[in-house]
Amino acid sequence: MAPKAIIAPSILSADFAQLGADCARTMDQGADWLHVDIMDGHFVPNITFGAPVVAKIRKHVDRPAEKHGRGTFDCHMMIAEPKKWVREFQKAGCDLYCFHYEAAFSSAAESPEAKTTDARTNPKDLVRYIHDCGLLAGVALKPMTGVDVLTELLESPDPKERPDMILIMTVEPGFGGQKFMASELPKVQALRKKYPDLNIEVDGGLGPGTIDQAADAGANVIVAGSAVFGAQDPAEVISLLRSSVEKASAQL
Ligand SMILES: O=C(CO)[C@@H](O)[C@H](O)COP(=O)(O)O
Repeated sequence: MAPKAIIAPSILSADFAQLGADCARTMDQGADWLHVDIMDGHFVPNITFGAPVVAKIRKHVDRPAEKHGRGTFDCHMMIAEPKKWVREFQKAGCDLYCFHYEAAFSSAAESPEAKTTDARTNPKDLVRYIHDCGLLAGVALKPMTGVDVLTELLESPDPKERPDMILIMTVEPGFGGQKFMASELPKVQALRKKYPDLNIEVDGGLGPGTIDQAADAGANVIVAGSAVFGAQDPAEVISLLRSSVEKASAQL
């Protein structure tokens, strides 16, 4: 049995002109977490928003930690310098700080500017730093990155170096509304087989037509943007996603 189902609508598909209200409504419609996509225009070819906006929208969600548990503000950091922003996001109310494995060693992190900001961080040190800041730590993988890079982290003898969640991208990060890449599911299967208790998140192209494949592979944290925010009845979609994960998890 995999860990509990967590449905995390991606607010990338919300109406940015009324983000607070959209976030509050999504939680009322049955979401467990809010998936907050942070894009810097360097690591991905798109820009969203930063910590000040997270601080503002958090005020619209009623007692997130008490009502929904740790992790509610699930910040997916699609940024070239993940270490630089941990404190800012912690102060803004982020609960789970999920950085891209690729970002720690990306070419952007090799820039002269990055060198001065301590951006060239070993992923293990970054997980430890995120934990030291009091946050849950997630590590995300783009489609081209294999899961073997995670072994050292997930099997570290030091719990502070072990991520609380792995995010397997099922699209190239950067935009909502893309086609689901089933080719990424063997990564989910391999992780679930090795780590039965691990929170495994999938993100990109998830909705009623693709959820069963992801759930059967062993994903338990489901990000869905356009499928939830574009639905006639978002509560029904959230409930359907949850049922699919619960059904698959009972059979694992
Ligand atoms: O991180 C990303 C895109 O980079 C995702 O969170 C998408 O925003 C998910 O959107 P849908 O594919 O569900 O519309």
